[in-house]
Amino acid sequence: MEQPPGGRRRGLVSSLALGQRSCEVTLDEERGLLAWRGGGENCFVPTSEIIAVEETDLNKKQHNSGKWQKMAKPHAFTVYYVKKARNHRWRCSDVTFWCVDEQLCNQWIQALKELLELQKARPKQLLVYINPYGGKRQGKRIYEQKVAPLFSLASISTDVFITERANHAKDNLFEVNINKYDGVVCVGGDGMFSEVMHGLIGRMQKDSGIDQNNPKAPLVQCNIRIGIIPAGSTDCICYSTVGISDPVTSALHIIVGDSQPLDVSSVHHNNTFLKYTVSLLGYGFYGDILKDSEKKRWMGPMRYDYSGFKTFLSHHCYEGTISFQPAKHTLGSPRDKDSCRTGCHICRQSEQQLAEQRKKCGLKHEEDEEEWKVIKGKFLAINVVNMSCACPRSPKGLSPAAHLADGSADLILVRKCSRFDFLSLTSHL
Ligand SMILES: Nc1ncnc2c1ncn2[C@@H]1O[C@H](COP(=O)(O)OP(=O)(O)OP(=O)(O)O)[C@@H](O)[C@H]1O
Repeated sequence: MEQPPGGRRRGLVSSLALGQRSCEVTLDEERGLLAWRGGGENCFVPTSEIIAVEETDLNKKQHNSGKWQKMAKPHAFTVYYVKKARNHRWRCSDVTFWCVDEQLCNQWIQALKELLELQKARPKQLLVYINPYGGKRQGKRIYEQKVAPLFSLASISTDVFITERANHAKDNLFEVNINKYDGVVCVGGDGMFSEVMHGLIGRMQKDSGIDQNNPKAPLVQCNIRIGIIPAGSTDCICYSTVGISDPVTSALHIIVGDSQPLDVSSVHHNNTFLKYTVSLLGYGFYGDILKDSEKKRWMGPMRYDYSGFKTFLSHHCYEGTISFQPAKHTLGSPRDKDSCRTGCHICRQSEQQLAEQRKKCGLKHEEDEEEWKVIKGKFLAINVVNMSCACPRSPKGLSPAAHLADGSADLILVRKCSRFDFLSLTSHL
C-alpha cells in the first residue's frame, strides 16, 4: 500500500486472484479508477461507477477450483459496478478478487467503501411512488424484481408508497417530511412523473409562500431530484433524458447520483395556474389525442394509436393568435441536423450558461426587455416542446434537436393543410 507524506492513502496495488489467474489490481484514488490486469486483459472501472463492495460469502461462491485453492483460509471481496452496453443500456456487473489473508481483504473493502462514501451526489434515502396502473400495470413487479435489489445492494434506504388513485402521490408530497429524502423516485410513465413534479414544485412554492397563480412570480428552485423508473406507456421523459426506457439502466443512474436539469414551463389562464410541463405542451392535434386517450385508459398503450387515428381523421383546425419571444441566447437551433442525445455537449454547455446567468440575476429572465412576435392563422397543431420528446415509438422525437435545460422551448406550428400533407409530416416523427 502506498503511503504518501501526510499519511493519507492514495491508493492500493496488490496481487490478487481472479478466477484461476493471478492479477495486479490497482485502486488509483487520484484518477478515481479501479483497474486490474491479468491474462493479457486490462479492465478499468471508474470509482464513480462502482455500485457496492462486499465481502464475498464463500458459502455462495463456487470455490472448488482456481489459484486461491492453495490458500489455507480464502478471503474474497466482490465489486459491483456499472457495465455500459449498447444503446445507452446499463447493467450491473461484478468481479470477485481473492486475497491471501483477511487483513488484505479488509484493507481493500475499507478503501473502496471510503471512496464510495466520498461520492456525495449519491442518494442515501429515497421516497418511491409506484403507480400500479401505469402502462401495462407492471410497475410494482418492475420495482420489486429489478430495482429494489439494486437499491438494497447500494445501501439506499427507501420508503415505498403505492398509489391508490390519481393525484395520490402529488397530494402526499404536500404532507411528507420531504427534507428527510435525497430524492423522489416515480415508478410509472410521464403522467406519474408529472404528478411528482407538480407535487414537489408546488410544495416548494407553498413552503416559501409563493403564489403559483401569478405567472411572473419567481419560483423557488426545487433541489430535490426526481428519478424515473419507466413503467408507463410512452416514457418519453425517461427516454429523452437517459436515452433508453429501461428500469435497470434508470435505477443505476439513480444509484450513482447522475442528474440532468430540465426546463419547466408553466401554463396559466387568466392569472390561474393550470400546469407545469417539461416535455410537450400540445394544443390542437396532440392536445386532442391526449384528451381522447385519457378516456380510453382501459385500452392500455394501444389507446394512443386508436386516439391518434381518430384525431387524424377528424382533421380539426383551430383559429388563433400565437405570441412568442424568439430565443436569443441558445446554443442550438431547432433546425440543427444533430439530434439531442444523452450526454449531449450542447445540453452541458447550456446548463453551464444558465447556471452562470442564474448566479448573476437569479431566476429572473429578460422577458420584459425582449420583443414579442405574433402569428395569426388556422392551425392543425400548436406544440411547444422543452425536450426532443423521443420515446421508443419515435426514437428521434417531435423535435430531435430540442436541448435539455437550455432555457428555451421549440415552437412547432402546423398550419391548416391537407390530410395528405399532414400525414407525410407526422409519418416523419
Ligand atoms: N393508483 C392509481 N390509480 C389510477 N390512476 C393512477 C394511480 N396512480 C397514479 N395514477 C394516474 O395515472 C396516470 C397515468 O400514469 P402513468 O403515467 O404512470 O402511465 P401511462 O399513462 O400508461 O404512461 P405515459 O404517461 O408514459 O403514457 C397518471 O396521470 C397518474 O395521475
